[in-house]
Amino acid sequence: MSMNYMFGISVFLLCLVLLNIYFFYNLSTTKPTPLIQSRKAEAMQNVHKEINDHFAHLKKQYKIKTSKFTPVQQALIASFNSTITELENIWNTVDNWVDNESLFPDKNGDPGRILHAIKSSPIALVDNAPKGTQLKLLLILESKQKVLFKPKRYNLTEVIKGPVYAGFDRYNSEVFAYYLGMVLNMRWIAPAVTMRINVENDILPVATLGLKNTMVKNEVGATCIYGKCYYCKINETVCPDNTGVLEGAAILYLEKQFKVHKSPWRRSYSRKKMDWEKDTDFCKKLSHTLSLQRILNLIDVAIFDFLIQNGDRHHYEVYKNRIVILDNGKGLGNPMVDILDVLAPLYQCCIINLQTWQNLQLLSGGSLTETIKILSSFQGEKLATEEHFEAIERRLLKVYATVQYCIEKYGTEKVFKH
Ligand SMILES: Nc1ncnc2c1ncn2[C@@H]1O[C@H](COP(=O)(O)OP(=O)(O)OP(=O)(O)O)[C@@H](O)[C@H]1O
Ligand SMILES: [Mn+2]
Repeated sequence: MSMNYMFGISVFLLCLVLLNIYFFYNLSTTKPTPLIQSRKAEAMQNVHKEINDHFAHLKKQYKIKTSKFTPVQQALIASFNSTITELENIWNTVDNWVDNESLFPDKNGDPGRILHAIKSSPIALVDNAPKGTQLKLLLILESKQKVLFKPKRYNLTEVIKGPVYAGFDRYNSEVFAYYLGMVLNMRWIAPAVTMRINVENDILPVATLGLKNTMVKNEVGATCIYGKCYYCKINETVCPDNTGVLEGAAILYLEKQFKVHKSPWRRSYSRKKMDWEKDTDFCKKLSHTLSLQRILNLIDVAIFDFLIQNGDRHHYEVYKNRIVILDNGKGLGNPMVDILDVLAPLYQCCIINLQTWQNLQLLSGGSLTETIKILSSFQGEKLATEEHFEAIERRLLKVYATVQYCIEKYGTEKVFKH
């Protein structure tokens, strides 16, 4: 009798376990119904609406300058307003540079000297740089430094319509990004400067055969380049202007071993929605696979990208466990549009590095673009139209608004991280 009783209980327990497994499996694999999906889409829309409400009612402190920025601005000016005496010295400083806050020398006139040296060092060799999908050249300077050259494809006034990643790379966006990184104190970035090269005098005599093979003469006899890259086409050349000069961004090449990762917030480049666009718990789930430091780093980069509207950060490179802000050519496309979902890492995680937040607050009231204008003026650069500068200031206010949204939702304790 008691044996039968025990047997009965065992069977009952076994059934319970099996039923549990059945329900667990079914619940976790059931596809969300269209109703759930539409509620999620609605939730995402509401976030944008709430952020825009905060933007409309932003406190005055975010719209005026703060005197706390003055010493920071002066230090930046001193770093960029420098003249060079000896090229050799600055390259020695660059080659022997070790610092955990900045990838390249960033103080006491060195940034200005580096930019000047990139522009004025004689070029020893020019080749195609076949990495990536867009046309770019590799310059080897006589001082042995490598430089990537992304040529000008558009005039500054041209507005790029379409998706946030539309069009060719913008050389001015690359250069702008460098100054932006320096002003935001996100210094894990490569120096970039506008460079003008004479094709006949400075490229052709030192061009590799490979590069020469991707050159064609246009109808007025100028030597144009179509290059070697995934999207390079013989009918999509870059040509020098009527003085024989090819303008572009010269970006210092980092001879470092990077680890390359897919961005969790990358776009699908099709109508398909990525997980981050569908899942309201996306960030929470990410914290199982990425460290807090990496997520905070991705959020910093998202703020950076939002300001210039670079929606093309499909991959990211890591050096010494920090993201190197490389490939910034898809910014400054349309000054009339602010695609808010470039900020998704910030508003989905609702956390931000406290230091980043303090740096951002220093830049209120126009200081951000004013400083970029001053720093780039030392190289005689005009990097964007006034509409773009205004757009960047407007987007900075939207970043403030997003942080306000997060604070209102979760409280300062949860939002700011060290
Ligand atoms: N300054 C740099 N120093 C060293 N490596 C670099 C630098 N800039 C870019 N790279 C490397 O070259 C690759 C291609 O460069 P980049 O991403 O700028 O080109 P792209 O044509 O825009 O490529 P994609 O279409 O994939 O975005 C990068 O993924 C990176 O690994
Ligand atoms: Mn790119």
